[in-house]
Amino acid sequence: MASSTVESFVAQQLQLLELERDAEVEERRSWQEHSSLKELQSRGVCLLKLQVSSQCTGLYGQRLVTFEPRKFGPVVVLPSNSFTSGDIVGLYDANESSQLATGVLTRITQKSVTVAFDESHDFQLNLDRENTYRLLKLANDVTYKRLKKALMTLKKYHCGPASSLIDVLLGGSTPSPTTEIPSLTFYNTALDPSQKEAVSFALAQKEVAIIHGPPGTGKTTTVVEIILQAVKQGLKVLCCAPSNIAVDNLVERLAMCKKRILRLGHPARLLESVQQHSLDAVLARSDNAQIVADIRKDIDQVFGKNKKTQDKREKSNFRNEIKLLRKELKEREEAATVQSLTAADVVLATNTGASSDGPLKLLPENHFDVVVVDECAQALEASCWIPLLKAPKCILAGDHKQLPPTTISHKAALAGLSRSLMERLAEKHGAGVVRMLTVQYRMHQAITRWASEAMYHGQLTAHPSVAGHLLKDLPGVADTEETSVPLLLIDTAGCGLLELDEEDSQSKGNPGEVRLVTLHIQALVDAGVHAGDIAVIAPYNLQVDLLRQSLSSKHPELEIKSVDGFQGREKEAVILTFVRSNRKGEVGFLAEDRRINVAVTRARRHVAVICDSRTVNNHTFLKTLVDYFTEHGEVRTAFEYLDDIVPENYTHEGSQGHSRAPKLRGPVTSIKKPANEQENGQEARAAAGQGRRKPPVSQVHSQPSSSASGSDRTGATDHTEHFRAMIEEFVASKASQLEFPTSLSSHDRLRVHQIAEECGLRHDSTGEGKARRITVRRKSPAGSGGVAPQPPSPPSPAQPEPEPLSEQPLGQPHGPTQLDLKALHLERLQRQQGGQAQPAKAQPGVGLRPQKAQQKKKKKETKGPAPALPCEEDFDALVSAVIKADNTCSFAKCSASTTTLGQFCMHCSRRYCLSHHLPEIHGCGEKARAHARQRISREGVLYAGSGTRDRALDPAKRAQLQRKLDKKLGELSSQRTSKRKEKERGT
Ligand SMILES: Nc1ncnc2c1ncn2[C@@H]1O[C@H](COP(=O)(O)OP(=O)(O)OP(=O)(O)O)[C@@H](O)[C@H]1O
Ligand SMILES: [Zn+2]
Ligand SMILES: [Zn+2]
Repeated sequence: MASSTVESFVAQQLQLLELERDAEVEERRSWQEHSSLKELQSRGVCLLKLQVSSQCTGLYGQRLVTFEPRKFGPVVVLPSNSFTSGDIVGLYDANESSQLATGVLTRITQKSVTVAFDESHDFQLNLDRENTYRLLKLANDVTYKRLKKALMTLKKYHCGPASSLIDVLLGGSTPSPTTEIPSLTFYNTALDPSQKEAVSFALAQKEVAIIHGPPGTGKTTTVVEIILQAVKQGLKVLCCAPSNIAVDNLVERLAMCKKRILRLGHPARLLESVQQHSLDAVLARSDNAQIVADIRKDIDQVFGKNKKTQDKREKSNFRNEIKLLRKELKEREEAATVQSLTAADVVLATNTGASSDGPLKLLPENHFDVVVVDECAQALEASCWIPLLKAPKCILAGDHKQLPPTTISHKAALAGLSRSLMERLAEKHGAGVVRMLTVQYRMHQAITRWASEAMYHGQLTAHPSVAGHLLKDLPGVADTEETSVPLLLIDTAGCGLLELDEEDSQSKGNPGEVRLVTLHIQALVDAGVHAGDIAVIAPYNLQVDLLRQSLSSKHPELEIKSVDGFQGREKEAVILTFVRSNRKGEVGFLAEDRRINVAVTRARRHVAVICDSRTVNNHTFLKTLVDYFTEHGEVRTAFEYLDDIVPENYTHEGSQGHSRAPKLRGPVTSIKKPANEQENGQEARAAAGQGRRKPPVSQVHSQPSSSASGSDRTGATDHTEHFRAMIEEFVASKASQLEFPTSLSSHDRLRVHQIAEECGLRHDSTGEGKARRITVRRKSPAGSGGVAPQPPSPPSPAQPEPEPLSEQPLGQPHGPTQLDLKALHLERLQRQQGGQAQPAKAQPGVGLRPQKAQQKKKKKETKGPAPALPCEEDFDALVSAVIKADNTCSFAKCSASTTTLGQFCMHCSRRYCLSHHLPEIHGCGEKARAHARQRISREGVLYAGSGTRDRALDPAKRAQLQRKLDKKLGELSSQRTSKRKEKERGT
């Protein structure tokens, strides 16, 4: 064995784990130092005001204590929390800060929480029924210790069953040639060829086989078949996965096949089909069960007696009695456990649950023939080594093109901690050990094709049963423009819908994109799509919070989550908001290709991407996505959705569209316009359009990425120059309006909107579906568009009034810092507030709004009222609109204000006063329970709870957000004049 390789591997892994652990401990510490107990409770990591309701003896003589909320009134339910079974918790006296004991949470319901304390605590731990306690979730050292122990065992490994496996996985040996196996009779006759090949390959391999299962390709189906075949051959299988949820998933599927299975550890699912296979349940059905139960009862009785007496000698006798009873209990339980383990064909546990300090230590070293690790690409490699050391062969399943294991330490991740065993081996041995599943049963072929080309070497195909499915094929869904396309791109390029920039926050938000998401969801819901079939995925928590604020009360069933929270899930329709829109072209977090892959591949029938193509095109991978959507999907500009956009100027980028030539343009601020343009109003604008016709930067339109498919490319021809010429001709003419034919593709329409905007013209898109057309008009003379809405039809006089020289029209490119939009916008607001004395003609941006708004209404009327949302820069308006919308308790008969004291329910996404915020009180009890059940306690990650950083908006967080926005507004108005300089320095 190449022991030096093993040694250096172990040394490196230990070092990375140490880093990770330090990062986690540090995170916990800073949380706990900076938060009050109440805040910790609202974060779900602390339970206050508990009392002891019962105590008894559990498996292996552990002391089980059940706590309930102190009964002050009718409220006897626990607040919503993130505790799950297996968590390490600290017990505290309500009035003291010192810890009484630590234990393991074994069970949590809506009304009670049960904790197992080690026997070492028995006698110090004198719990009083009258007393009040609290529980705090602690960093889970157990997992860390188990990982470390597995690595140490690996280092010292001599001649166990896994010797040659270790050589292949870590040393220099190449995998042995496959063994011949007779042709198989498949249990599941519906398997596709790639699945069948994977099953045969996995069985034939000697040491290692990797099943690479891209999204929706039936990976679990295949793994189940492999396990069944192995069992049929008489092999003993140990089956693991990094999370309890993933293990339970396999338990459920295998349970249907009537094999003898045994689930170790605490199932996260309370489903009967899972629970009945847990070790506890199996033991309870064993021959020993009655005797064991009697011994436990005896122990409890002796405890009771021990408590009543004060006599020292008597106490000592009771203790001895308990000791003896425990010994007997342990022996009987171990015997029963061995029996159950031996009888099982398949033993299932989380990776860390397969540790040798658990029940598996009772089995002989060479008991298992094969280890299966599912979701291997999401597990820390060290955690895989816990089960791997127990058998001569392993089968790893997963998809290393999706997100890697979650880590907290950035440094450790970069140094290799987030690189999974599966990824490492797939790269090292390639086709020699890997079989990929290539038929997927989830996504429309247009979605499949993108994923296939971007991530899976073009090998994925959509099964005919899903290849053409669209939203409109769902029962009750109407055939509309939105429900009949699998791919939709809503581009905000040039619309000035910038991300919020907050220096002190890593997280990003984009209120403009929130509005677009809202409108698109409304369109889908109006067409009959069930909100529960739609997911909104955002890469940033701040954006998730903003989205929940504006959407959740209207669509309680809509799921809004971060990408990471959605891995392994699917929805009929997925809306992605990429958030990033800035002049520096920074994409940050989005830059992880696998994150984008996961986000897009959650969708079955429809993906809508909302993004600023100009910003995200700076990233090669995102650009392939935008290009693909542009070529194969429906493209719209945000102008088609929003009426109050303060347009960003286009200068040359507009003509470049989705900047096919990357990195072509220089810094935006360097593009200056001739000074005279500012002084000539409409005509100058037209001239400006002309002048930009041949900008200094390249006009070359390389063809859209044709590598994509070659086939069915529609509307890909770029007619930009043709449209530009038409529009310029119109500007030069006396005509009042220019109509474009309905034959334009969505891509063409995008161009027309952009060019018209560039030339300072009105551009409205009317009609639905195939009848959609764009009409370009001159902007009505400033002033006439004032406050009273004006019918859109009568053409405006062909004589535009010159703009006042002192005002800088917003719809027009300007000056050195062409885009100091926030400052300009605030000035405009001030003018508006500054009295009616200054008529609307001073507000070109506003002047055009009512008309567009009215047109828009016509289109939207069937779709219900569009929410009156403030425009992007109005932070305060945004905040107050949000708050106004829900500042009273959502409980039926309650009118208490929730402005300052309220809590958001993550299940129904409404705000409640403090008396009604508990899910169980206002009717979300069932959902809260279901949620708690499904919570993934991801054991491959070092500490329980670190996999669930889903921050529902708690009052503290909300207040903080509001403060930030307020601060921003204050800054903006006080620094209006200096803002320009700041902007030059960068956003
Ligand atoms: N050979 C097949 N024929 C028809 N349907 C299949 C086949 N294989 C899998 N499916 C279907 O595809 C869906 C996904 O299957 P499965 O749960 O095994 O996928 P998975 O790859 O584990 O999922 P995920 O991508 O979430 O990991 C299921 O609805 C399953 O019934
Ligand atoms: Zn609720
Ligand atoms: Zn209330």
